[in-house]
Amino acid sequence: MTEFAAYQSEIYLQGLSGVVPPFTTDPAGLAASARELLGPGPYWYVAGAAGSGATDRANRAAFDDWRIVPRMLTDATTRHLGVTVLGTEMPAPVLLAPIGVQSILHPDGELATARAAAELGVPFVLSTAASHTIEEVAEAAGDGARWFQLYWPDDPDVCVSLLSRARAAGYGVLVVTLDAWTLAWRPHDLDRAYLPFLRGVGTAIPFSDPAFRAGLDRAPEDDLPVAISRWVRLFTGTDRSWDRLDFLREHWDGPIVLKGIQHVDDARKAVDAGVSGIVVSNHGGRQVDGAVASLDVLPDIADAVGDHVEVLFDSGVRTGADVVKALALGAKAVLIGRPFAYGLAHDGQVGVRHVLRGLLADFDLTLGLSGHRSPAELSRDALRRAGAGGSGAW
Ligand SMILES: Cc1cc2nc3c(=O)[nH]c(=O)nc-3n(C[C@H](O)[C@H](O)[C@H](O)COP(=O)(O)O)c2cc1C
Ligand SMILES: O=C(O)C(=O)c1ccccc1
Repeated sequence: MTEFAAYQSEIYLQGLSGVVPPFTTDPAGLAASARELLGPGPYWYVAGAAGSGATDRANRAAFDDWRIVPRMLTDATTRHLGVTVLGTEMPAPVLLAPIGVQSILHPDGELATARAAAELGVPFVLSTAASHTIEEVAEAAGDGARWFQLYWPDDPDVCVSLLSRARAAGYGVLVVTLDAWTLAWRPHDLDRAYLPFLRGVGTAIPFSDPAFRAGLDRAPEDDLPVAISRWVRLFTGTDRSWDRLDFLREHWDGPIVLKGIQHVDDARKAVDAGVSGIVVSNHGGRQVDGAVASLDVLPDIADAVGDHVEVLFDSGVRTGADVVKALALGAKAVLIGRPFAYGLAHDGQVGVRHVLRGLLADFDLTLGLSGHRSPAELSRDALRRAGAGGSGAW
């Protein structure tokens, strides 16, 4: 038995003394009980998607389109889940995705998430739209691995300042999100006129930034509307193009990952631009309604870029089987979004930890029971299309 699978026996053994898990281990039940706990504004902000929700549904349907074909007697009782991605060692091929404004889910917000991630050794990605500053979250994370996600601001001084703060605070990898330079049409939020950062929530990072503050006549605390509108202007600005990636490279001496890649040609452009990694992602279906499922574009993108960049994946990962499928289709590691946000809503650090341990245990067991000893052993041979005849890969 490996480390993560032990959570299963821990739960059953505790049951003998009447102790049950803090909340459900079922992914659908998790969202449902988060809905009970959170008001409609925060719940739908997390659960909601762009437009009709077609992309969000497609993300899930794409996982259902693949089936794992288990192999027997492969000596998979002992497994090693660890991988190293861009210099970051992780105990399993899983990271926590950048999720903004976490204080709408729990008062400790990103501090709780960073602590839970550090307890398990799982890297987390801090959003530019966090509710706590870069430095506060780094302190909460201690020795835990951390990456910084950049919403690329349309002001070079602010951009450089954010990058240097993140580097100084020990964030090892820069994740530049490309698919959310403005927010999509999101009916659930529009119907409630719910947008936290227009109330100043999720602005801790720019508002604590000396370069951002230097561009204001009055401090954000003294004139919130002006500070917010300046941040919205920078956030939705135009200073971004494939050519401008050079600028980020000049000011960030670690690996750079581009998040939100969905087209094979963009993946090739990322290679040409000299970045170190990509996240194949459609932002959890929150941006382009009717977009292709993230999993459906993964195999072609992985083939196109080969070993030139690390390929990460997110959007729709809910179970251990989903992690197996994404890795088999070419991802080196996956990012988890909404599930850990629901864990945070349930019980802060304890809640994130429970969700993560559950997902990792499920992955560990599914990997082993399907006949694999490590993520590296997964290939497309492990899968076949639902409904396809025979036992061949495709
Ligand atoms: C509430 C919420 C806030 C998010 N905020 C950010 C963000 O600030 N930066 C970012 O790059 N992605 C953000 N994302 C997208 C996630 O990083 C990730 O791509 C997505 O949640 C993955 O899909 P999943 O939720 O289906 O796992 C957010 C997602 C959610 C649900
Ligand atoms: O809601 C999102 O998907 C997101 O990326 C975001 C953007 C700005 C602030 C908070 C979250």
